[in-house]
Amino acid sequence: QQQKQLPVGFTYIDNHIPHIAYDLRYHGSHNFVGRRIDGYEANKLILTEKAVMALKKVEAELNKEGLGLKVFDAYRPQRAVNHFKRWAKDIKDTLMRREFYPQVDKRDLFKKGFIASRSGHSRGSTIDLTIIHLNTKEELDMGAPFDFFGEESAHGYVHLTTPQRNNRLKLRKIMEKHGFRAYEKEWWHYTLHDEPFKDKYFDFPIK
Ligand SMILES: C[C@@H](N)C(=O)N[C@H](C)C(=O)O
Ligand SMILES: [Zn+2]
Repeated sequence: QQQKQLPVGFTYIDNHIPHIAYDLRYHGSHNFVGRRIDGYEANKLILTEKAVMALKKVEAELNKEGLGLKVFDAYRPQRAVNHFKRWAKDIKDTLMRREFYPQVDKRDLFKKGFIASRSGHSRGSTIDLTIIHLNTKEELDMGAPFDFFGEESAHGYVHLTTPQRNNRLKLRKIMEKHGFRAYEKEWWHYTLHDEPFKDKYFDFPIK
């Protein structure tokens, strides 16, 4: 078990949910910036213990139907958020625009609520995730990919197909059942309602 360098109250997700699927986008380059983000020094998922305990219940319930969770981001150090802020000011760098923010000026991504300058992720009880089929690892169709910054990603987007709407609702229903609240602008983003650090923004790197 990995534990020792983490602040009290934090843990590695896979210590408690060993087979959880993940693709930690900000550790690699498949993200809206196009390169590894500051503070993501290891391919590891960290959250508060309280959030992991709730997430474990979500995973167990999905597993009964042959489904599981796939995590894209969990704890995010403040230095990563600062990296996003610097990137957003560099208007010449539009490397990943076509895939992640084709209709939004990158200078507006914070203003429009797609990225936060004080993110719940840095409080340790916020997670970005989707649902997969356990046998194929295929993601359920949510109608827009993770970190697509546009109206298509909102829960209230009206042009979803019925399966896409049902898939988003399935994730929302099960996350809410276990104590998480949704974020209206991004179908993948959930915060533990009763989070232990409501006002504390951590900056320890992911190792
Ligand atoms: C950047 C995206 N994955 C996200 O998490 N957005 C919210 C608003 C945040 O930055 O907290
Ligand atoms: Zn998020």
